Order: sequence, then C-alpha cells, then structure tokens
Amino acid sequence: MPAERTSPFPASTVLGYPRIGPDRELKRALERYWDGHATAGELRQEGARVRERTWRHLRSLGLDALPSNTFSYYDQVLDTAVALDAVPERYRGPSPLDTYFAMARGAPDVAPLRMTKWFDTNYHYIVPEIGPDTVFRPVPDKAVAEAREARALGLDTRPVLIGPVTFLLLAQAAPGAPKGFHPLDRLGDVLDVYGRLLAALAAEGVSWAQLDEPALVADRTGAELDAVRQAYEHLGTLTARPGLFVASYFGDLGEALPVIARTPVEAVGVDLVRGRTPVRTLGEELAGKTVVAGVVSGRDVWRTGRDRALATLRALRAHVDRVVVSTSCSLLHVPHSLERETGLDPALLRRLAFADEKVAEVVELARLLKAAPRVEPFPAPDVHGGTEAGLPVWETRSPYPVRAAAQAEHLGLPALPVTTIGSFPQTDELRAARAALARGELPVPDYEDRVRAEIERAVRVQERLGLDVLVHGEPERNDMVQYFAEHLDGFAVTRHGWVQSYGSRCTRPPILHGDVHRPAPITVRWARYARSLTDRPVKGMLTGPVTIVAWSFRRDDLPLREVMLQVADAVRAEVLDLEAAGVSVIQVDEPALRELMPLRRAAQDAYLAWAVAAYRRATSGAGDRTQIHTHLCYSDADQIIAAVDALDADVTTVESARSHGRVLREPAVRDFGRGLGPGVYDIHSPRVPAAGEVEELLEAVLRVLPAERVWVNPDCGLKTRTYEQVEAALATMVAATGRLRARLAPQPSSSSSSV
Ligand SMILES: CN1c2c(nc(N)[nH]c2=O)NC[C@@H]1CNc1ccc(C(=O)N[C@@H](CCC(=O)N[C@@H](CCC(=O)N[C@@H](CCC(=O)O)C(=O)O)C(=O)O)C(=O)O)cc1
Ligand SMILES: N[C@@H](CCS)C(=O)O
Ligand SMILES: [Zn+2]
Repeated sequence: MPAERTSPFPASTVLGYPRIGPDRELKRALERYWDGHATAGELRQEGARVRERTWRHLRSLGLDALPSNTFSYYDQVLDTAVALDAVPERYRGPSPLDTYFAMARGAPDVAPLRMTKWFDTNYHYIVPEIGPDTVFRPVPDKAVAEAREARALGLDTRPVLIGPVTFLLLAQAAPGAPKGFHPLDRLGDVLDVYGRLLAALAAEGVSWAQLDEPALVADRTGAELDAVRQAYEHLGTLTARPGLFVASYFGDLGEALPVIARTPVEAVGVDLVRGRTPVRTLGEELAGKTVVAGVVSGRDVWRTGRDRALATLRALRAHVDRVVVSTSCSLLHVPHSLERETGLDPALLRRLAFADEKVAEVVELARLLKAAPRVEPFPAPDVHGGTEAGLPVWETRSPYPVRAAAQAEHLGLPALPVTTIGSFPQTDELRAARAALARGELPVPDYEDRVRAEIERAVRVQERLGLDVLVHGEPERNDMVQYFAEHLDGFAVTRHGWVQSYGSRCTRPPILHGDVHRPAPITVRWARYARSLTDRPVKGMLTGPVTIVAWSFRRDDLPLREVMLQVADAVRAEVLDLEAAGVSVIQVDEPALRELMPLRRAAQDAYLAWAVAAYRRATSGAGDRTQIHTHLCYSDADQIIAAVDALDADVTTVESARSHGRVLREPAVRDFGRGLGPGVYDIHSPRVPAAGEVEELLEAVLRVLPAERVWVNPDCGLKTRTYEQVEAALATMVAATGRLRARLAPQPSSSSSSV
C-alpha cells in the first residue's frame, strides 16, 4: 500500500518558487553563457548557487516540504520534454546543454520550438513537439541530481514534473504527423516512461513527487478525462514509486475532480484562491486523501486574509485525511521579496506580500491550523463570480471601408506596406543610462539627449532600409507596461520586483492599487520629435488597456472590467492628444488580449465582449483619417481572430513566423475584414531569417489574404535584438517585399491568387 510506504506529507509547502534569483543571478549567467562570456561550467555553478540558496532560504523561513526540480535553465515544460527524451532530432547537438538551448532559442540553421503563454499568465513555455514516431526514454538525470544535491545539504525535497496529461495536451503534433494525430494519442508510451522516472526517484529515496496538471482546470472532453483516469490509475498502482501529489492550479478541477479523486494518488492540490468549488464538495470528493490546500495566492501580490484562509483550511480538515497549507500555484509568478522595496508607500507596503512574505504566510497558517481545534464539517461560504455587463463603448468612427479610403488618400502607402511593431534594440548603453538616471547620477537633460539620439538612429535605419511606416523605437521605455504605469496615477512600480517572462527575460509588473488617472500626456513629446526627423509616417505607440491591466498586479476590490475602464479612458485621452499633434498612425498594442481569457469556455464570450469594448473605448475617439493599428503576439491569435476583428482596428499585426504560419490556417483569417500583418520573422530568436523563409511566409500570406490588405512586419518588437541582427533581418524583409511587389505589379487590382 502506498500509504504505508509513504511518509505523511509535511504540514506546509509551496508549489514552486522564483528561480531567476533575487538579483536575477540566473538571467545574468544565462546571458553571459549565450554571449560566449562564460563557460557551461560557470553557468552550472550559478544554477547550483540559485538552487542552494532557494532550498536553504525556504527552510529558514520555516517551510516544511521543499520542492525541487522547479529550477530551470529555460522552462519547466521543456525540462519535462527532455526528461522524456522528446527531443526532435534536428536539435541534437554536441552537448545536452547545446541541444536544450537549441530547442529554446534556435541554432544558426534551425528555428526554435514554438513558445506560447502558460495558461493565463505572462510566463511563456516552450511547446514540445510529439509525433507518432517520437521515441520516449526516461532521462531522470536533472530531477534525480537536484534531489541529490538538496540531500547533500541535509534537505529532503519533492521533485516536480509537469504531469503526463498536461504535458501531452500542451504539446503540438510534430511536423509530418498524419492529420488527426494528437500528442495525447501517445499517452500509453509516455506513462510507461513516467513510471520509470518515478521509479528512479523512488530509488533515490524521494518520498513524494509532484505532478503538475494545470490543464485540468480548463474544460476537458470525455476522452481527455479518460486520459486522466488512465494516467493516474496506471501511475498510482505502480509499486516502485514515491507518494504521488497531483497539483492543479489556476482554477477549479471541475469535472476532473471526481476523476482524479477516484485514482490511487495520495495527494491532490487544489487552488482555493481562484477555485469556486465549495469546500464541502472538495472534502467529500477528496476524503481519504491528503489535500494540498492552495490558500495563499501565487498570482497576486496582496496579503492573504488570514481569518478567511484559516476558516477554509479548518472546514477542509473536517472532511479529508490530511490538509497541507500551500500556495495556489507556483510562486514563479510573483517577485522574490519585499525586503528591498524601500521606495514604496508604507500604507501600500502593508498590503503587499511577494514570494518570501507568502511563504511566511503559508508557514503561519500551518501553525495556526495545527493549533486550532477541529471543527465539525460545515460549508464554507461559497463565492459566486456573477455575470458582468459589457462596458459602454463610445462609437465615433465610420465603418471600416470609409475609414480605409480616407486613410489611403491621406497616407498614400504602397502595396504591402512594410513596418515594425514598435521597439528597436534596447542597447546596453541605453539601459545603463536609465539605471544611472534612476540612481540620480545622470541629469534628466543628458538622459533625454540619449533618447533623442536613439530615436534618430532608429528613424535613419528605417529610412535607409526603405520601410514605409516608421516607428520611433521606444527607447524612452523600460517596458511597454511599466513605462505607462510610471506615468499614470493609481500605479506603483518596484525597484527589484522582477518576474520571469520567458528564458532569461523578466518584467517588473506594476502594482495597480488605486483609481487610474492620466495627469498629463505621456508619449506626445517623443512622437513629435520622431515626426520632425522624417517625411514618412511615424506610428504613435501605446499599450492598450487590457494589456496594461493584464501585465500589472491589480487591485481586487473593484471588478476587473471597471479597473480596465479607468485605464481605457487614460489611453483614449492619449490617442486624442497624439492625433491632435498630427500623428496619423497610432498603434495600440494588445498582446495580452488572449491571456486574460477565462480558462473555462462558459466565461469566455463575456470576457471577450468587455475586453473588446475596453479597446474600442480607448481607440474610438480617433478620426477616420487616423489609422489605428493593434498588435498581438503569443496570443494564439488564431483562436480569437473573431474578437480581434471586433477590435475594429484598421490594421492588426500578429505573431506568425514563430508558429510557422499557423494563424493563416484559421478559416476566420480569410474573412478578416481589415488590414492584417502576419509576422514574417521570429524576433525572439537571435537567428537572422533567410531571404527564402521570409518570402515563403509572405507568399503563404498572399495565398490567404487579398494583397491590398496585407502588411509586412516582424512577429513582435525588436527590443531584445541587436542592431546588427535587426538591420540584417529588416533588409531581408524589405527585399522580399520588393520582389513580391514586382510580381503583383502587372495586376495591381487583382487579388493574391496569382502569387
Ligand atoms: C512583449 N512582451 C512583454 C510582456 N510583458 C511585459 N511586461 N512587457 C513585454 O514587453 N509579455 C510578453 C512579451 C514577452 N516578454 C518580454 C518580457 C521582457 C522582455 C525584456 O526584454 N525584459 C528585460 C527587462 C526590461 C526592463 O525592464 N528594462 C529596464 C531595466 C533594465 C535593467 O535590467 N537594468 C539593470 C541595470 C543596467 C545597467 O546598469 O547597465 C538593472 O536594473 O539591474 C530598463 O531598460 O530600464 C530583461 O532584460 O529581462 C522582453 C520580452
Ligand atoms: N510595441 C511593443 C509591442 C510588444 S508586444 C514592442 O514593439 O516592443
Ligand atoms: Zn509583441
């Protein structure tokens, strides 16, 4: 019996912890290695330091059960693919580390695997590729090594892997897989390998393993629920294995709850912050199991309501075998610690908790739970989401065809206009200057001179390469959300509150804690300056209300749609000011539109209705001659193309190259009634695309869309690239466009079918 073999789950834990390091040590080590300034050994040493610090620190905070294998050099989904040896042959390189980074970032002659959003967070994972012929093999090295490493420090840990069902649901079919194949078809083979991974962990003396199954909080088909049953029946009945803890997070288990409850796994993790399942139901279903109760939010920065959390824990304990106090999900999504945030208003500071403070809350709640008398089962208060009405929209724009004609006349652009998404490389010098400005070591006028010089550099490059709609390059911005937060009332920003976004890239999500107002125009000055440098149109560049809210930690005392409305009004005012300053093309980015989408279908239409309304409220003040652009990236735009159309932007640029033109296969794209720019090169990889690749993608676009509505642009902004890479890639893009224009020229009014 597993129960005899397994020691009880300790009283407090977290599902995961930030891994970038309190000073972003891992980020720096990775980038040094990638730039050739550090050896693999030096990178490994830094990794080991980050892990050791994490385990020791968590124990010093009083946490009982420590997770391991939550460290990653790039991404935990990629790590799980490697643990199953699900490595496409084209990536295999001279060393496992090279192979790993080739999958994540590409290599000179091979594009990386697709990267996309991790559920509804701003974290991105690498999408594994599984085909009918993928040969799985257990590679327990990393998980075993980390458990061993911690053991050498005198600390027992619980290795964490992505669970088999979530892993396969998140994977995509390998190129060349037969139509109708889905990675989940390989469940049987994958389970065999998970079994062997678990056996290796048991042989290492590990008493518990955590299998993350966040995919179970979204709607699942009967076949998918059968897969859950099959997976955990199989793994649960293995003899050589640690105790099994299946962790769900980001919502309710819903119909997966009774399925998982009837399998022999010993522990189940439930999200009691976002979940709405009554405690009584959870208790009845999970009676006889250990419940890892996620009462401390891993998705926000607010302190936990102690009394309410304790009441939930006590109610749960009345039903189930054992209650472990935990976070609702990994703490990967919040910054390390408040300790160094000396600049925050003390009144706000008292309301906040970052990862370390949340760990302390978990520990304290476990202590209080232990001390609290047992209660008879009673129903905890149920919380209901309620329905939310749409936002009022102020429609002032004419129908698209009227606007399109006015804009064509006003802008006089060629066929297939070439543009970029907004940012140009953020050079080390620029970042250093901004850091010096923040320290008070660089006077504001000197900093602004540098920004002006950067704008001029970006404009000259674009003119020289022959782009049609220019951008100013966003050099004055540290981040496309933080910059606006710094200029709006109602937000606070942190000094060190870094959260990983993908690989080594991080953001400092602002804290939206009060009513939002725009005290003064934000972008107009720089837009004016950029316009003064050139005769070509320069896009005004704004971040949309959905994205500003999505990428901030937001207040929870107002409904989300009301918070968004306040931000939409601030953006609307900025659009009007840009227009009044003579800016004829204004881009309002909404890359996070898809991200905030509820995971359950029942809530999605209502969300899209008010998210779209917020966007339209922000942009509908613009006159007909003003061309409104929007941009979405990593947004699985194919899934929401109808809502994207409803944004009513004149031009939409979307990610496409990194997902190999997937968006083009979406039937709704053919019906997309406005300008569309499916990205023709992947900016997230240092690789410069070959001319043939760009041209092929453009040809594919032109087979689907009428040429008069096609725009040519990269997948996303260029801030993470170098000028050298950008100039080469943009030159390729412009040259490919020139060749296609020449082929279109004899039939200027015909559609794309001739291309
Ligand atoms: C487009 N994306 C964005 C997302 N979310 C955002 N909030 N912003 C985005 O742009 N989500 C989806 C996508 C992909 N995600 C990202 C996320 C992050 C980056 C990125 O390049 N991040 C930078 C940090 C950006 C920043 O805040 N820069 C600041 C601070 C720079 C810094 O580190 N300064 C040093 C000192 C430097 C010196 O002295 O020389 C320091 O503070 O220690 C700035 O420029 O001022 C990153 O490096 O991770 C890209 C895509
Ligand atoms: N305008 C932004 C959008 C990124 S999603 C940029 O170019 O970086
Ligand atoms: Zn983007």
